[in-house]
Amino acid sequence: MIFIYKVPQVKGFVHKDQFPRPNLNDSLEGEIQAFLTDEDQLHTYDDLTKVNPVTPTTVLKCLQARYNARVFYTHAGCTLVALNPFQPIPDLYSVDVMKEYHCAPQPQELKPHIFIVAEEAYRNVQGQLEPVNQSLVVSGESGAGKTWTSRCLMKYYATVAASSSVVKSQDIVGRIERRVLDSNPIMEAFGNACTLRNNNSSRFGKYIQLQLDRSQLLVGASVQTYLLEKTRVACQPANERNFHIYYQMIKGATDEQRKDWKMPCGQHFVWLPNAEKTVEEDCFHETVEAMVHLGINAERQREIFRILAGILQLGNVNFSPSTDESQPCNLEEQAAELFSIPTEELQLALRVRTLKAGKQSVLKPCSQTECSMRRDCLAKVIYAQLFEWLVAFINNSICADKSMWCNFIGILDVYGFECFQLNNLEQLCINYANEKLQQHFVAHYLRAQQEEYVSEGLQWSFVKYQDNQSCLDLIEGSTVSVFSLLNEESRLNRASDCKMFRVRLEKELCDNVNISWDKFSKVPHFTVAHYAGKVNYQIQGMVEKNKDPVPPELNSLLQKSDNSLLHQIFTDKETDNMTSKGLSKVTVVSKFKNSLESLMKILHTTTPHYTRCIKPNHDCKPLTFKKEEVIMQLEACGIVETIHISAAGFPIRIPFTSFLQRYGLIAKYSNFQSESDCASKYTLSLYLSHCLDSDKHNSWVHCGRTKVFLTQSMVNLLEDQRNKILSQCAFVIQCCWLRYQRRRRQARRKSATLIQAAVRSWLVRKQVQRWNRAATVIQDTWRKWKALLKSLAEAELDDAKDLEEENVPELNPVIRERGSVQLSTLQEPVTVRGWPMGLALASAPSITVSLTATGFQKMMSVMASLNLPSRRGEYKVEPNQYTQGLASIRAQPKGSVKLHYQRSPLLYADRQPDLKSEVTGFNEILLEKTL
Ligand SMILES: Nc1ncnc2c1ncn2[C@@H]1O[C@H](COP(=O)(O)OP(=O)(O)OP(=O)(O)O)[C@@H](O)[C@H]1O
Repeated sequence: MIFIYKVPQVKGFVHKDQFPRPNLNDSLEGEIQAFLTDEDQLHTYDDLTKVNPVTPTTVLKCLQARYNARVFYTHAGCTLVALNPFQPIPDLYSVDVMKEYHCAPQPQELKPHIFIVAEEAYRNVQGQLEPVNQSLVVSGESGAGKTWTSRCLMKYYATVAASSSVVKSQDIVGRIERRVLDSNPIMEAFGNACTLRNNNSSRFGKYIQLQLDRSQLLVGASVQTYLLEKTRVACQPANERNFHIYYQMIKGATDEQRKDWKMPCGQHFVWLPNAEKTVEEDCFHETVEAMVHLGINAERQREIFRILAGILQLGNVNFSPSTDESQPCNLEEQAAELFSIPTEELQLALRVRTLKAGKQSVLKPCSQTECSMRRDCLAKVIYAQLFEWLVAFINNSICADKSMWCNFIGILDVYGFECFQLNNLEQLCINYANEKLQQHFVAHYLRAQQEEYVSEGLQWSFVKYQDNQSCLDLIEGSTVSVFSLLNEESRLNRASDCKMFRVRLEKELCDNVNISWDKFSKVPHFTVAHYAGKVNYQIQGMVEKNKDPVPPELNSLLQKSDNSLLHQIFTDKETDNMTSKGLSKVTVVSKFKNSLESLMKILHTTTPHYTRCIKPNHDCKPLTFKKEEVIMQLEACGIVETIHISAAGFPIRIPFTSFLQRYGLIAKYSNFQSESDCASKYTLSLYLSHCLDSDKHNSWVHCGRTKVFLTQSMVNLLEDQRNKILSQCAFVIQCCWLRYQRRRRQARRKSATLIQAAVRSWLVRKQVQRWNRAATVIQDTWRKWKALLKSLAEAELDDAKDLEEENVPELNPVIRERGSVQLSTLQEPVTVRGWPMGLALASAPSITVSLTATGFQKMMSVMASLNLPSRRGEYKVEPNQYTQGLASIRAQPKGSVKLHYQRSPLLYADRQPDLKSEVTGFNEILLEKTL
């Protein structure tokens, strides 16, 4: 169903359906031409919402100009567009760049980058605003860069949220980030393959949950995988390869290993096509190293590789047409030996079917084709189970105990939309998953946003978008759908007839507009109109694939294996899910649907962040931008609609009360401080009119019935003002505290002097004076001193007006205006300690210091006065009272150093004569030394 809404009146926006590229209407064409004339400027559009008019052509041109200028990331409102450069870009993902984005007060102001998405999600967790858990959805077609992007995100968190810096537990947790990252090469070796579209194509989907503790440090992770393309192990499409691990084995193994695996040099393996092609991922050593790090010991590794080698040997086994002639060949013996199962039993299991008739079993020889199918089935089931075992092992190794983590950031890397010449069940499942994700995107950003505008009474012209619910109903609907009919067919106790199945589909689903048939086609098929385009699905073989049967003889044979791993994975396997005919009670599509539904449940409870990876050319050529190919991808993911809604809408919506809680302190009038006042639209509007400088910002903010709607620019502006004030408040508090401490010291000194004087006078006059007199003097002095301390303590902090006496004239207006109220706006409890340097900070583990050669010498003296070790390069600083909360230190010109804190530092003016401190941002201090 398509929701037809009023198309917005915003200048220049045209929906893709109304704007077929070849037929531009004249006036719009004029505007587009005018926009495109300024060619030199096109690459400067770092957010496509700034493009005007927003049309596929203008968006495409901007992306092209940026790509040519070697800029690969561009915001598209709430989505990040990532163009694949197809070549490594130096320093684009270095640790320094990660730190730059992590430490930036406003990362959104830096150049668009995947690290902005990563940091935004991380700060959302730190901010604990509901929903606290985050999901980073990375989508795009095969070879667009999803896996690369996911890897970048994982590395980012392994760097900025590294818990290994917690000194006391360094030994244990130091390995966590390493282990999480080490899961990548193993899963890629076993789950990725070289395809026509991508040399390192993931043949499975994955959702990685990075687990964060209370301090937002990475303490573990878990991986959920989806739909491994196990058919590849026994059947590789033309010009493609098997899974990487096999090529790694034959290229990287030692002679001794080859002997053990019965893989002599030069042996040809039918299931290893294109072995001469070498790809970057053919690195056996790296996979083994990662296995070691994750705790897979040498014996286990040997078992794994022998199983894999056994599968390869199976691939070379051929069957003769007549079963009588089929004798166990040498290859079968080798496979049996590698699987540690008796050769005769393997031979029998491959060639003879056991039919059950009541309590009796009848043995029936299989035809040549059936034998081959059984062989392939054995290979597939072993490989799939091995992969599942590996994923479970990885999870055991990296998953933290539930008590250790409280929030997570999930990274979803799923296969993109697929449409080949021949499509079958795999493509149907993959495209179904993409439909689900698109629906989530539409629901989250488009529909929810527009619905909320209506309920909040905002004036809004609606954008037309495609709702894909009817397509999803067609595929997965509970009553009659492709999946339900497929499942019914799969459960019938007979071989399926694809022609009959096609007739059934047509009869049952003829009312659905999303499905069609080419009546003249000889091959039985059906066509689904997906949101991204029409796809023909071949019916032949679909039902068998859905049944995914494993002959029971094969299962019981593998359970007898002396290879303890093989034995374990087939004994642990849920046999109750099997019928006596080896059919799984759970079909492929129902299993996939269930796992996808669990995933969607998780996604719905998290804050999503979308990254759309785009493949600029299908030949994977570095820095080559093919317009036709890019535009198809942009259209498939509805990027133009997304841009428009983001540009015209208010992506940030905050309830009145929360808004005032956060931004109330900016108001120039303190009568907006009470919550009852805040909760009315009238006071809010009044507040905003006081708060905003001029009409300039009026279009950035709107008051709804219960919420304030804001653009990102407005939020940036408000955050900026808030941070400035908080820094000032922190400064004020520190000034109060300093004064209190000084008075305390003075009082202590004074009382000490009094006591000393008293004692001295008592000593002088001891011959003549009485004990009781001396005692009275001392008691008196103590009393005075105590009273003084008490009065000082009472006057502490809340006596902000006293600060006018302090020599901080630039702060006086702030204090006068906000008075003590401001002190309570610091949400975190304030713990202040009177440290010599005056840095009282929220707790933080340690810091990493990056120093460049420039200004190094000059900075040394500053570092020395901070009591920090001074060495060139990058090093860790043990935590001390000065470094708590520090995120980074950067050398500045003129012998100064900028300290950047994870949270707002509370500081007071430095009293060291040659060291000047200045608050330059919410969590920044500039220290300058007079040299
Ligand atoms: N940001 C990048 N910088 C440099 N090269 C990149 C980048 N992103 C992707 N690539 C290159 O493109 C190739 C394909 O990327 P990737 O494997 O991530 O695609 P994918 O979308 O995960 O594909 P599939 O769905 O087939 O798994 C990578 O092997 C890498 O060479």
